[in-house]
Amino acid sequence: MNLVEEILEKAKSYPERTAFEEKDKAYSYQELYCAVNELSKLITDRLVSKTLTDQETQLKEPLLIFGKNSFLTLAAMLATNLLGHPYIPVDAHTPFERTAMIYTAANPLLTISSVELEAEFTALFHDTLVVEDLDWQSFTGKNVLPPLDYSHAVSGEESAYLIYTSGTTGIPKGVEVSHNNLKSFTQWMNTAFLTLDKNRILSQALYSFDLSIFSIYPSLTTGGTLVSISRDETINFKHLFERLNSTVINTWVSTPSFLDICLLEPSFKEATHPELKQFIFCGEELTVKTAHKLLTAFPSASIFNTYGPTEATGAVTSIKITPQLLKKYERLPIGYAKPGVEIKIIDNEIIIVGNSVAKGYYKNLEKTNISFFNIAGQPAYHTGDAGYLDENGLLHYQGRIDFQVKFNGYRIELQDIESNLQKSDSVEKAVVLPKTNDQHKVTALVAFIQTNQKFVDKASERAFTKQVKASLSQSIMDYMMPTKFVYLTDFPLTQNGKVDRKALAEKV
Ligand SMILES: Nc1ncnc2c1ncn2[C@@H]1O[C@H](COP(=O)(O)OP(=O)(O)OP(=O)(O)O)[C@@H](O)[C@H]1O
Repeated sequence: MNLVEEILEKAKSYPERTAFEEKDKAYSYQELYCAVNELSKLITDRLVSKTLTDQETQLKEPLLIFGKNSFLTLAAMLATNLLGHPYIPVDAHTPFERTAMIYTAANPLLTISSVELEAEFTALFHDTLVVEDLDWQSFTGKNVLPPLDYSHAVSGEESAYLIYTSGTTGIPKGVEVSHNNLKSFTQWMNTAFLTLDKNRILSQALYSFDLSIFSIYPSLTTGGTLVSISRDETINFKHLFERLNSTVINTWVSTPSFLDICLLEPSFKEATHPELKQFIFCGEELTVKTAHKLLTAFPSASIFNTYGPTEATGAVTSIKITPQLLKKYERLPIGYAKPGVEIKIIDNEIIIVGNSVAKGYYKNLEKTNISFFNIAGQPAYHTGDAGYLDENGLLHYQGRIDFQVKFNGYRIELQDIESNLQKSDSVEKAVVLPKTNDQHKVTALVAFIQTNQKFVDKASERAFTKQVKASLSQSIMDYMMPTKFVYLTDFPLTQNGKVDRKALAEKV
């Protein structure tokens, strides 16, 4: 059965159960079914009114979905897949220039917007269906659900979605993920983690970030509830903590950096949230420090570190983080491969092989051929991450290959210095960045440190730096020692909730 059918047919088993819950409103599975039905009719009408070329009709070109993380955006994504088209989620907070780059690269058949559009966006999107005030509610009161035609829904190797990543050059690359990729990921999520009845899963990652699929598909295919926390809530700590304290969440999904913010709130602990049973992390390194704090606050919760790039559909490895593991490793392992995936290490690089590897970069054969390839007939992807497999087949992450620099002739792995800096009790978080001259030669290593230390004057800051350097010198080679230390009370985060290294680089 395809995923859309699996999700929407839930409305027949338990129409009243909540599918999507936001701050002041909840929507049932029946409402989701009806909204998808109404939206699919509107989209069909609009597509029929366009004179499509034969190729456009046959190829099931993508539709761009522009909106916030809302019920209507979610319904529009499902309606698009129901009609057999892949969707491209673009968050409504995305700057105009980036949206324009994505729009131009993808050239979607139609844009569906769940928010009112500003004039420049209206001008950019040639053809937009604005569904902001769709009156789908008038259709939900009926006892009998209207039949849905699943015969065109995306299935097999057809594309389910295209998610645009920033890419190293700054030009977005559209990762084209198939229905099979997504189905395999969803099945793994539904079996390899805690299976909780009426699971209430945190949905906080923007739909334009592939961490969001950890919440959406496992929740909706098992009759769970998506507990949606909006971006407006997450960027305001007061609102965020109020919301967390007034809602029940069973499964947590986020980047470690987002968790770090939540752990600042003393009430974020097991005694106040006994129903919070499992935490799933992906997207960036889960440090021993963060995991330790979390296990202290939630001693009985199950904590999973998962790893994977957008190009391999969410995540491909996972491991449960236990107190024993925290004692054993200075840098946490990233796990064992999911079924259907094999991890290989070639020249120190993590290579993902198997059924999670996406189809490639949409309309970008050149970039696809650089990163995607075949190993013995199986699709494979160059992650650009360094790592190794230990004797038990457990994968360990050693940082991004492009974060390696040459400094004074030595090859240095910046994330290695960071993880050693983070061992110190007074260092909350650390990012080490190179300073380069106009010849692109590294002239200094700058350590940005997030600390709670208060410096009354320059002398106290210097004394602290001396202390940090002394403890760092116990674990790194002399040539790796940062040449400059900068102290911050918090780190900037990207829209996806990861530490924003580019923003920090501007301070180098
Ligand atoms: N558990 C983890 N531990 C360490 N690093 C991780 C983990 N999970 C993901 N990562 C890092 O995140 C990368 C994948 O992130 P993602 O696909 O979101 O792209 P990105 O490169 O961070 O973002 P963008 O492409 O938008 O610049 C991985 O290649 C890896 O470097």
